[in-house]
Amino acid sequence: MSDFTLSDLEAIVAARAKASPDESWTAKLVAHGQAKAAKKLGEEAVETVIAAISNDRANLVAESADLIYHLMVVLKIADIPLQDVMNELERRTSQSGLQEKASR
Ligand SMILES: N=c1c2ncn([C@@H]3O[C@H](COP(=O)(O)OP(=O)(O)OP(=O)(O)O)[C@@H](O)[C@H]3O)c2ncn1[C@@H]1O[C@H](COP(=O)(O)O)[C@@H](O)[C@H]1O
Repeated sequence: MSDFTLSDLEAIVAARAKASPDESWTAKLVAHGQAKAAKKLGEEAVETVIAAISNDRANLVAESADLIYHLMVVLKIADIPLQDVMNELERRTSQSGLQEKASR
C-alpha cells in the first residue's frame, strides 16, 4: 500500500507553483489565478458526481484524484495550509454531523 499523503501532494503543489507555466499545469493554474483554478475545481467536482452516480468505480477514483489535486491548488493560491483544513476536520470529530446540524 502506498504511503503517499495529502501532505506530500501539498509539498509537490507548492514546489511546482514556482515552476514555469510552460512546463507545469500547477504553475499555469497559479499564473491564471484563483478564478480559473476554482472553475477547474468545480468542473472536477461535477465530473466526480457523474462518476459516483454512474457507479463507475475506476472513474470515481480518477475523478476524485483530479478533484483533490485541484483543491490543493486552490488552497495554495488562497495561501491556506492543508493543516488548517485538517485542524477544522479534527475539531468536528467532537460531535456528529447530525448533532451539529440540530444545534444551528
Ligand atoms: N495530480 C496532479 C494532477 N491531476 C490532474 N492534473 C492535470 O489537470 C489537468 C486538467 O485535467 P483534465 O483531465 O480536466 O484535462 P483536460 O480535460 O484536458 O482539461 P481541459 O482542457 O478540458 O480544461 C491535466 O493537465 C491533468 O494532467 C494534474 N496535474 C498535476 N498533478 C500533480 O502535480 C504534480 C506536478 O504537475 P505539474 O505542475 O504539471 O508539473 C504532478 O506530478 C502530480 O503529482
